[in-house]
Amino acid sequence: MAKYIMAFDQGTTSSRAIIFDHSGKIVASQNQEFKQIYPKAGWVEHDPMEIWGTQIGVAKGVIEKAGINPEDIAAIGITNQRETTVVWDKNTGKPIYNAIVWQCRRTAPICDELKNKGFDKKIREKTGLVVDAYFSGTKIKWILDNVEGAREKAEKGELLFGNIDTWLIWNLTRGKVHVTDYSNASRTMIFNIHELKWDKEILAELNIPEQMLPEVKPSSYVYGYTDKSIFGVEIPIAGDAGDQQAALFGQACFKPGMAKNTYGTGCFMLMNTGEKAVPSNTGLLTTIAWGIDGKVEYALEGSIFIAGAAIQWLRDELRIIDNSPQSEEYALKVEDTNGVYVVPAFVGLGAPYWDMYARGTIVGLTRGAKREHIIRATLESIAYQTRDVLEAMQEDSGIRLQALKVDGGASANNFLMQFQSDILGVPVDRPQVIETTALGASYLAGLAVGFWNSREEIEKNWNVDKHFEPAMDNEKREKLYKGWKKAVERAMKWAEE
Ligand SMILES: Nc1ncnc2c1ncn2[C@@H]1O[C@H](COP(=O)(O)OP(=O)(O)O)[C@@H](O)[C@H]1O
Ligand SMILES: O=P(O)(O)OC[C@H](O)CO
Repeated sequence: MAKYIMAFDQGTTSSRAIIFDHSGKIVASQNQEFKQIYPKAGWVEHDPMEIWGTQIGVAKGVIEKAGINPEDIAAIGITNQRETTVVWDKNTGKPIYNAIVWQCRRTAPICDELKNKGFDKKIREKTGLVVDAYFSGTKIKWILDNVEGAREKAEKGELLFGNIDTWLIWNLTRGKVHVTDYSNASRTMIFNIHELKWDKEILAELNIPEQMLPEVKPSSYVYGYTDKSIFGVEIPIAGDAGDQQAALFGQACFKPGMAKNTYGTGCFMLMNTGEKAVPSNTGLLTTIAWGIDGKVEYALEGSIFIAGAAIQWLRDELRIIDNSPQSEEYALKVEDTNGVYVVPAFVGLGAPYWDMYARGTIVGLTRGAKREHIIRATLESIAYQTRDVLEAMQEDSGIRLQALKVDGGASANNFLMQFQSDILGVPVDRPQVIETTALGASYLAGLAVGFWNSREEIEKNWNVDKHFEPAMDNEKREKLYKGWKKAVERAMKWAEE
C-alpha cells in the first residue's frame, strides 16, 4: 500500500511540494520562488505558465529528494493562494492574460461602481464577502473587458476561468478536468454560499458567462488522475482547498469556535463556525471552510493583506535585512520601537477596515529612529493587525479565544509570537508542523482515498512546539494599541482621488 501523500502548496510567492507520512510528519519538502510582476502601482500579476512550471518542478524534485517512487504516493492534495484569477483558451491551453493576483487593486473602480449602485449589500448576503478588488469576480470581468476578443470567445464557450487550484488540476489532467472546491469558490464573489451555486444575478451584473466557470465539488474528493506522462503513473488528485481553509483543517480546528492564524505573505485568521454561516457586523468575511462528508462547514475570516510580505519589503526594497529571520535579531537589539509605527498598507487594508485606497505609512519618526526601530515596528504591525481582526472576531462570534493556534512561515519568529501574545493578552500555540496549509491539503486528500479514516485520527497528529504566554501589563498593551489605531488613521484613504 502507498505510504505517502503529496501536497502542492501553490502560494503567493512560492510553489511548494511536501510529502507527508501517515503520522502527518514531513518526509521531504521543496520550494521555489517565482516572479512577481508589478506592471503599475497597485497592480500585481503572476505568469500562470511559470506557476505551473515551478509547481510541477518542485513536485518532481521532492519525490527524488524523498527517495521514493511515484507509486508510493496514495494521493495528491492541492492548496493554493486564493482569489488569483486565470483565464485560458480551452483549445490551446494557453492563458490569455497573466494571472491577476489577489493583492491587485486594478478593479477598485469596478467595486466602487457596484457600491454606488447599492449592489454591495446583495453581494454581502449571497457570498458572505465585502465588495473589494481582492476577490476574483471583478478580476474576471476586467480580463473579459480588456483583452481583445476575450468576451466574444468566452460567450462562444472557448475560454475557461479558474483560480490556481483549477488551473493546476486542469494541467495535471491534461485538460480533462475543470473543477474547483467549495472553499475556493466561496472566494470568487460570484458563488452563493447558502445555495452552493454560481449566482446568476451576480454573474449577470458582472457580465460573466457561466460556461467558463468550473464545476464545484467537495474539498475531499477524487477529482481525477494525473496524466501518465507527468509522473509515469496515474495518481489520484483527491484534495482541494484554499490555503487558509486548508490551514484551518491542518490545525485540526474541526469544532465551532476553534481558530488559527496563518502568517505568510498576508495573515489570515479563520474561526470554524460549523454548519452555520455566521454573518459579520464588523468587517469580517463569512466563507466556506470546506465541503466534506456530504455537507459544507463555514468559517469567519479576517484577511490581512500584508504580513510576511512587509518583511520581504525590508529585505528586497529597503534592503535593511539580508533575510527574513534576521528581522528577529534586529528587533531584539532595541527595547521598543522608539514611538515608530509602520502601517504596511501597501495594497490597501483588508479586514476590518476594507480601504482599497489606504497606503503604507511610517509615523512617529524622530532623529533617534534607527533601522532596528523600523524593523521592529514592521514586525509589530503584523501583531497589531491580528489584534484588529481578533477583536472583530470575538464580537461577531460572541466567543472569547482561550488560545490562538498559529502557523505559516513568519510564525517561526519568536519575537513576533511573543509580542503577538502580549498585544492580544491571549496565549499563542505554535505546532511542530507549521506547514499546516500543505498538511491540511494532505489530510483532505488522504481522507478521500482511505489513507486516513477520520478527523479523530488526524487530531492526534497535532503536537505543540512552543507555547507563548502574555507577559505585558494591561496599561502598556492598551497604550501601544491606541498608538497603532492612530497610525492606521493616517494611512487610510491616502490614494483616493
Ligand atoms: N523568521 C521570520 N521572521 C519574519 N518573517 C518571516 C520569517 N520567516 C519567513 N518569514 C516571512 O514569511 C513569508 C513566507 O511564509 P510562507 O508561509 O511560506 O508564505 P506564502 O505561503 O504566503 O508564500 C515571507 O513573507 C517571509 O518574509
Ligand atoms: O499565499 P498566501 O499563503 O499568502 O495566501 C494568500 C491567500 O490565500 C489570499 O487570500
